Amino acid sequence: MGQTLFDKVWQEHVLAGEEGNAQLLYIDLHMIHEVTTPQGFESLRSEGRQLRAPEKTIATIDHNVPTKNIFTIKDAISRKQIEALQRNCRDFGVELMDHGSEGQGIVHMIGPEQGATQPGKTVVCGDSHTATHGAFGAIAFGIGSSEVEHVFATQTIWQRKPKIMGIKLTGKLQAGVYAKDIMLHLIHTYGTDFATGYAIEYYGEAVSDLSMEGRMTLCNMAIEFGAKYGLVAPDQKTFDYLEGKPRAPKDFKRAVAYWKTLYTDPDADFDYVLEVSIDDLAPYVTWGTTPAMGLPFGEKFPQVSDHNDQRAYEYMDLRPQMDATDIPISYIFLGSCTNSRLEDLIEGAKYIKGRKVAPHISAWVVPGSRPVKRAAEAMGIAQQYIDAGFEWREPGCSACISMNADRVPPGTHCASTTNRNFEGRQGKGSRTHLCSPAMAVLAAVKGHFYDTRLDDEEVPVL
Ligand SMILES: CC(C)[C@H](C(=O)O)[C@@H](O)C(=O)O
Ligand code: SF4
Repeated sequence: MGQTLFDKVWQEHVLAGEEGNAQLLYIDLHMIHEVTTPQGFESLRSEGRQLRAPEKTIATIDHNVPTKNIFTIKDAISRKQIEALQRNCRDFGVELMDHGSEGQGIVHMIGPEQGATQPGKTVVCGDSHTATHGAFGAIAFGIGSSEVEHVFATQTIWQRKPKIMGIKLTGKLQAGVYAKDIMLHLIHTYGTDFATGYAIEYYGEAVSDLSMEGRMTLCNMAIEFGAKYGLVAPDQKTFDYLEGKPRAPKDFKRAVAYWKTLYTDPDADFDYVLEVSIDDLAPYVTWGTTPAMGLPFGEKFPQVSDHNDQRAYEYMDLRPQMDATDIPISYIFLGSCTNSRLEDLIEGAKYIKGRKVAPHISAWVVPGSRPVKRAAEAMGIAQQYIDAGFEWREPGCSACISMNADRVPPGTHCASTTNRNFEGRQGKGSRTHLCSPAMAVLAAVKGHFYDTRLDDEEVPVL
């Protein structure tokens, strides 16, 4: 019988142990950031050990950094974590995309950008959204702080092989509908724990049609669907994306020949298959406090069906039978490892059409990395945002998570391109509405949520 993509990559990396139990896997790439590494480095130091493979480790500083006045870090813990990573990278010989450097960005942006994330690799990071790297046909997953230490010391990790779920996406996205909407639709329809215990392989014509950026969004939000891994088999788009990147293989042709073997064999079986047509998919906006509490644009918010709904409505200060256009948004956050790649910023900018951010709205664009920021500036995209009244920021996790100075004020409704919307996620009392970059930008210029499929307003002659 044939093998799945996941089986093939897994098999290549098993060093010990039997299937069914935990197995020891070799790790090809260890991405690290300042939040989940101080403990691991400290243990190594106290035991007088070195990193097993510093050249397979890449560091960045992302969660704690402000995205304005970036060197003024008021919070003592943030400062300590940043300084610790800087010192640790120096002491242990790890390449660091340092604070303020040209390579800096959110950890899940860096791997692909550097060409370090590659098909067939095992990639780990002390961060749940590591699944993002699976978009390249890698087995990529988040690990805990003690596992970070294990990888530091041994370049291996114990893992039990998950079950594999195939999610086949058929059809074509309408204009104004994006990979983000696919994930919000899946999570809304099947629930936040649907894929628990599985690795997801996304496939089908709709997946092939997506750019690498779109595929990364799918894999990123596999986490909010309950899975720990999301994968897409590599294809020509993957190879084209990686070619010429700083850490891409030197013998690129040979690498591609191997990468072309990384797909699920036609006679392989998934443990579960979900087939979804995206032909009629509408853009989504969440109204509540889990990513499943979302709706296709135009539908009314549901009746209260349990205590969780009740609590979500109270926290969000919304009511059943309202719709997305009724949400009194006053913040827009375009950022995060889900949706702040160049394509996201380009797509969002298309919805500005010479208009201005509504007067009651504060709108932020936080590029996921400095390379993205520079590229958007060179293309004139940044200027379009600035001219429209958006704040154009430096890269980082920013208001995706309230670990830095960037926060959504209490009680404020924020249209956010992130992946998590639980209570307080963007700051104490913040109210998050997950959506695509296009939806967020359109909301900024309209002053309220608006259907991204219908925005046919003429470009004003300036
Ligand atoms: C801080 C970090 C460990 C955390 C994660 O693991 O995901 C963060 O990135 C998040 O998105 O909540
Ligand atoms: S951008 Fe948000 S989801 Fe992504 S790593 Fe940072 S805090 Fe986590």
